[in-house]
Amino acid sequence: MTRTSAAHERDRPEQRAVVAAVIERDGRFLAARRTAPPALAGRWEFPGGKTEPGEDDPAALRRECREELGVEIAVGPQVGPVYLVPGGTFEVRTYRAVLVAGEPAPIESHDELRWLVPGSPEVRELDWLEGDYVILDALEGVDRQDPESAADSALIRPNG
Ligand SMILES: Nc1nc2c([nH]c(=O)n2[C@H]2C[C@H](O)[C@@H](COP(=O)(O)OP(=O)(O)OP(=O)(O)O)O2)c(=O)[nH]1
Repeated sequence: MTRTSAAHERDRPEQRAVVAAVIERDGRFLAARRTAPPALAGRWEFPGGKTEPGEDDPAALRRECREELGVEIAVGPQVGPVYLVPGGTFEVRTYRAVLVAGEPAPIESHDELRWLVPGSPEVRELDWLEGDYVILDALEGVDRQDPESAADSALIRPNG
């Protein structure tokens, strides 16, 4: 074990992996409003949850979306940074995904779903889980580490 990974293990002894899906369709992505636990109820997130032992990230996401939304998805590339949930217990990895069967419904864990246009005012009017804001930034092409990138993405316009 290298010194770096030893330090990593020591600093974050009980981290658990969480996966989240940005399900995209027709230029929109799916947002879901949580029903539990009470401290997080009413906050918006990307569908997903904790990975189970022996499950890779795509398999965990397919299972969560089947359970929570009643749909089958295909999982694409990772999007945005990996982040730690405040408290440090969970590490969240987010992936782009598309629907392959079914229409999402708030079957379990959520009481409302919305299809949102990245960058539209409605996105920022919702009360998201804290960590998800870096993913919203990534979907809008904004890198908060690099102030130049916001200006760069604003330049990429047809006729611009
Ligand atoms: N699903 C999901 N969880 C997120 C996101 N952002 C974020 O900070 N989290 C946090 C909330 C929770 O503390 C943790 C995931 O927990 P969860 O309650 O969704 O996991 P789960 O579905 O496996 O829950 P459970 O069956 O164990 O109750 O990660 C997100 O976009 N989606």
